[in-house]
Amino acid sequence: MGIRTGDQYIEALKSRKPEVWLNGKLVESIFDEPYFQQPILEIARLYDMQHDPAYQEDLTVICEETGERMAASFLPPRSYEDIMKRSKAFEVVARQTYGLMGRTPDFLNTVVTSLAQNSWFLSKYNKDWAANIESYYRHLRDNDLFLTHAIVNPQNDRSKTSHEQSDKFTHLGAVEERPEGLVVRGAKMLATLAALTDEVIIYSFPGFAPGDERYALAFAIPIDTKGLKIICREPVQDGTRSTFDHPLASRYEEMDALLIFEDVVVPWDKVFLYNNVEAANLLYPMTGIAEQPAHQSSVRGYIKLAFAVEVACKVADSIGVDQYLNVQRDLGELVQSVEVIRALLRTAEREYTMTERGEARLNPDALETIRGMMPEMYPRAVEVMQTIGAGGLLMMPTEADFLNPELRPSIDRHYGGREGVDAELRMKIFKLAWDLCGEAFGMRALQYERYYTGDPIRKRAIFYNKFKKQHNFDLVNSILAKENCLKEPQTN
Ligand SMILES: Cc1cc2c(cc1C)N(C[C@H](O)[C@H](O)[C@H](O)COP(=O)(O)OP(=O)(O)OC[C@H]1O[C@@H](n3cnc4c(N)ncnc43)[C@H](O)[C@@H]1O)c1[nH]c(=O)[nH]c(=O)c1N2
Ligand SMILES: O=C(O)Cc1ccc(O)cc1
Repeated sequence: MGIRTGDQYIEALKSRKPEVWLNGKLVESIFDEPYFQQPILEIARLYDMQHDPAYQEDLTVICEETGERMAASFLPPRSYEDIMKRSKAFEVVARQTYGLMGRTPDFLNTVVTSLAQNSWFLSKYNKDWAANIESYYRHLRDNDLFLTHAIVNPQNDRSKTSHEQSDKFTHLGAVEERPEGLVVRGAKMLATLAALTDEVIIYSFPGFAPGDERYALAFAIPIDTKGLKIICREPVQDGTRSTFDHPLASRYEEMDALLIFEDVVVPWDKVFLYNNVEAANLLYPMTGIAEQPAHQSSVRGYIKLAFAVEVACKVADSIGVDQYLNVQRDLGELVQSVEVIRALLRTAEREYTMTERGEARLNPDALETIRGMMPEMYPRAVEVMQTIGAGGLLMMPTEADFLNPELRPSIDRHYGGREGVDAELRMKIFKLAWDLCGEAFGMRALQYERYYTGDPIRKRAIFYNKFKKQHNFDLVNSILAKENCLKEPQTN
């Protein structure tokens, strides 16, 4: 089939009935659920853009194997040109959602592409696993499917490994092998957009200990597979909030969910790894599964930070406070943070290396520095927005007030900004800012930047430990090796 249209995505959505729980109720029809409607349309628009002549060249490439168009995120990177082709596509997608939807289809396309491109690693353990991921990649690419993923165990008792939890199946693990497939039971988090996707892929961050064999798993299944329960978090919007009052929350809600597998049968040809702690722990370091998605998330994060910084600047300008030195200092800092991320991104792309098997892999240190800095830079942008907007963020009336002819003269008189900024523009800017820095939507967007790539504290510690192991401290060693040139003690 090649690239899908938005309608094809929606038709597929309508044809399924996954077990999705929202606000204590089983969702009857995903498409008709008001909470999901706008985000579905946002995703559909991304599929439509692949067919739009204005975007097609940026978003798609011709597949070498099929001769059909495919999303550029399925292109296995083998050169700098491939890297930049993908980078451009990630950016076009990110700009459509202002970087606020992190798990658009391109994200998991890169995960599956990197696994398939590095199937040699899986074949060291089991030839079937390698063949399975390769054919899954083709299935995903050729049907242009939308995936979610869940790679983290729920926070039950973090001081214990999976096999030490009080219930053997608190965490997702294998129950038994049957001729038709592997039976799995337990929970995994935090599947963003799960209800709106076609399929789910499961794998894990490293960290398995001996005894965790049953939890060392990787597989994919359709989202409506029998026994898969999807429990959504509390929504941040209800599908009826005005786009004037909540320009972002009303459009870009990415519903997160816990996945509970109740004796789900995974067909053997969809199992990519099983019962092997060593393979599960090496999956990240040995495949491009960290770098390829991190490329997408770095581009998207760059756009999101740039957007938040623009909003902060507009808030300051609209009320004339950016003439003050302290405000200029803070905004200057934010603009520089965007430049830092942009520079790191370009460094990661330019300083790619070729793996022995021909994958062009981005500089991992530059990528990891983005992943280390964003959890500080994005919350800082939000904080600056809060302090510059100050009390004004809390006094904005609603669209209903604005549209009421009795109130309108007062609104026009008292809600305007500096000269040239009328009440409507000022309200629009401040409502954008409030969605980012005050609303539950904005707090979720902030929490996403902190944690989407794992715990930033431990990730930074790992980064330092790797640095210490690999770095030879030439500079310091050279001065330590200089001859001792202490002056002789003076004698009288
Ligand atoms: C909005 C949003 C959206 C998503 C996701 C997160 C968020 C916030 N993620 C989940 C993400 O992968 C996950 O949140 C991070 O890996 C962090 O893990 P925990 O949240 O379990 O924190 P975790 O429980 O690991 O940490 C909690 C706190 O305890 C500390 N801590 C825990 N264990 C420790 C240890 N061993 N040593 C030292 N300190 C320790 C941490 O430093 C932290 O402060 C996700 N995932 C996914 O698979 N698919 C998805 O789509 C998404 N989407
Ligand atoms: O390690 C990365 O940054 C890539 C990645 C991040 C989060 C995730 O859920 C999957 C891959």
